[in-house]
Amino acid sequence: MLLVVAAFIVAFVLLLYMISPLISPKPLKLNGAHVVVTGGSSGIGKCIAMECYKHGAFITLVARDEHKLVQAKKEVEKCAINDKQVVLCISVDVSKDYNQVESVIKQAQEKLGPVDMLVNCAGTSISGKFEEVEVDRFKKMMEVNYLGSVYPTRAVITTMKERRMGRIMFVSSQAGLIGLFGYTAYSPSKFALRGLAEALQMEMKPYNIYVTVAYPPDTDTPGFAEENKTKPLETKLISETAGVCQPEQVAKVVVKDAIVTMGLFRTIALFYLGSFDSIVRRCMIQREQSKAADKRE
Ligand SMILES: NC(=O)C1=CN([C@@H]2O[C@H](COP(=O)(O)OP(=O)(O)OC[C@H]3O[C@@H](n4cnc5c(N)ncnc54)[C@H](OP(=O)(O)O)[C@@H]3O)[C@@H](O)[C@H]2O)C=CC1
Ligand SMILES: CCCCCCCCCCCCCCCC(=O)[C@@H](N)CO
Repeated sequence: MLLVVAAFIVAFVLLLYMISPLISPKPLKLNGAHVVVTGGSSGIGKCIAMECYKHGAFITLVARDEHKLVQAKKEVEKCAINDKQVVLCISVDVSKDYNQVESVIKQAQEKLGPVDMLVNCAGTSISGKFEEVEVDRFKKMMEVNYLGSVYPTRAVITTMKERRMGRIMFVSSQAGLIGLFGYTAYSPSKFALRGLAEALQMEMKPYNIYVTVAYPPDTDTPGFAEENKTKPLETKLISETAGVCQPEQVAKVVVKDAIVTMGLFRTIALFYLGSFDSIVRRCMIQREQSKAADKRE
């Protein structure tokens, strides 16, 4: 009996997998696309920018430190595949003032055209025992990792909706899937991104905008080295069971997921969220019809 059920589940999953290309969106062509990468001056973000540049994209790097931005720009430029490509640097704190973020995104769009893909990678981590982490760090984590992803997304979404195309990417963490010793301040800010991404995806699907979330493991970056300075032994031992990745490797997977694959889990979600999506679509069509009718009157 159990075997029959198992076989049925396997067959179902295989079927979903086979038809997933039919119901996935068309892959995004990075050649000539404008990609904004927050946190693009270091670590994973810089590698994502380089990966996109290798596919012919135009890049806007967003971070605070101008010196690091200029250095990163040089590295990204080395990955060019044609002489038309441009790397633009913008220095701004993504977590402080929404109006400021909106205005720099506008500047970037004026220079390099509408944003085709936004990569929210700016972030920072802290590890430590709950009662030893300074209280204001809890707020800081939510500001940088969560609001620092909300603001750039808000700033690009209107144009994406108008153009009926776009990709939004959030960089969460394995610590955004499960809460681990030492991450009481960091994990919640990464869990929050998942809630944001899922709700946003349901709103954006009728506009042909796709949202992805990456959950990388420990990755060898300047940010990781910084975090290790205060990491409790327990956190170190737990993390070691999963190992450390290279940022280039993480960047490849993350970019591929955002532009091509919608993944098996996405396919399953497409089914079980299908009825919600059809409500959203119906409302959108109705709203547009009544808008058109108002105009005619
Ligand atoms: N490395 C790892 O082990 C893992 C990292 N991640 C996540 O990946 C992302 C990148 O991490 P990683 O590459 O290690 O980090 P790095 O510290 O190496 O790089 C962080 C980048 O974000 C920018 N940044 C930080 N705060 C702000 C801010 N307030 N406004 C604008 N830019 C900001 C930094 O530039 P500047 O300081 O000049 O502003 C820098 O470009 C983070 O969100 C992190 O949580 C997820 C899983 C594992
Ligand atoms: C389906 C559920 C999968 C869960 C796997 C659990 C593996 C345990 C090890 C986790 C290592 C900690 C990662 C944190 C990385 C991070 O975000 C910081 N390094 C940032 O600097």
